Amino acid sequence: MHTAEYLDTYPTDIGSVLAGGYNHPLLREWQNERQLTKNMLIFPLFISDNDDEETPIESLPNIKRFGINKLAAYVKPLVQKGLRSVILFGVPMAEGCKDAVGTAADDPDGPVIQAIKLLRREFPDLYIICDVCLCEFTSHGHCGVLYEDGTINREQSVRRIAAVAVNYAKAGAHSVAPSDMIDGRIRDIKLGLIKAGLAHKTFVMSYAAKFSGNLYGPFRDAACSAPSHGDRKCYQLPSGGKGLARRALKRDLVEGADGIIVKPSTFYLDIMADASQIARDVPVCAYHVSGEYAMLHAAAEKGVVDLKTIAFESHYGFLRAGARLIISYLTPEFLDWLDQ
Ligand SMILES: NCC(=O)CCC(=O)O
Ligand SMILES: [Zn+2]
Ligand SMILES: [Zn+2]
Repeated sequence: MHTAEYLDTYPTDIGSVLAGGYNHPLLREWQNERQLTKNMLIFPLFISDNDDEETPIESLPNIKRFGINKLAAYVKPLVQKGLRSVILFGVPMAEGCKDAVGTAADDPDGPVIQAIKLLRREFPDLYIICDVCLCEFTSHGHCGVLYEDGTINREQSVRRIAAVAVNYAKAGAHSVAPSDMIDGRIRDIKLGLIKAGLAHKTFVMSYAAKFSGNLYGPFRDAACSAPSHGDRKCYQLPSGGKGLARRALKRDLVEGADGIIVKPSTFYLDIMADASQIARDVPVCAYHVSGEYAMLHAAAEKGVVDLKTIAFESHYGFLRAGARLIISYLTPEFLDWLDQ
């Protein structure tokens, strides 16, 4: 058949056959607007003040809590496989070390400061992010300093949170990531870093859109940080709060955030897409949180999904939605999978 006759038979359907665009494995990779790569993965590490600890966390499969003496041996093979960045969470376990203002958070002998120094020394190329929050370190388990009636004292909270962030940066953290969601902390942290002469070498990664919900349970087991009373609904966003998320993103950018985290991830892809527009000049990071990770594992154990396939599918969702970085408990697996 001549070309012209062919066109006569199918005058309008020339664009109807798409399969030629992805019938080969290489073509399927070409279809990714953004490729999942090792350099975009950030791995959470739980560091306890029990120096010799290495404890599996029951609700977080394959994830352990480490004491400072066990950390390097665990991290070394990951770095050898291409791990580029970690985010640290301190877990104070010692009796009586928690108080109303979270003094243990930036104790020079505490787990976070010790871990920053050790990781900087042992792995000079590893990029160290510190989650900054008080909830793991306060006796009441809330993310800030409280008034007597149990509500958040904003001024005192952000002052304390900024002091902790500056102390992490002084100890050598490359980046601080405040996860408290209390108004105004990005501004105070930036000012604190400027005063300390550290602003030019510290990346402020704001958990700008952090939603309150049911997906943080395993993390609270890992970090022993469940609030002793009440919940976090007065500072974390309500799950329907799309407008609030957009306002929080804009606010944190104005206050000087260098990067933005959307958390959780799977159920908040619209927020991630919004963030990649509103915060288009800074990297947007998806946090695939503990509950999401645990659900994938549970489904894989039941044979409902294949872990590797669902892991790629979920993380490609974040990239499609506009994320450039992903905090993921699946990082060790990805370091292997991305080599295959
Ligand atoms: N700032 C970290 C959390 O609050 C929870 C993360 C998780 O559930 O993995
Ligand atoms: Zn917190
Ligand atoms: Zn937190």
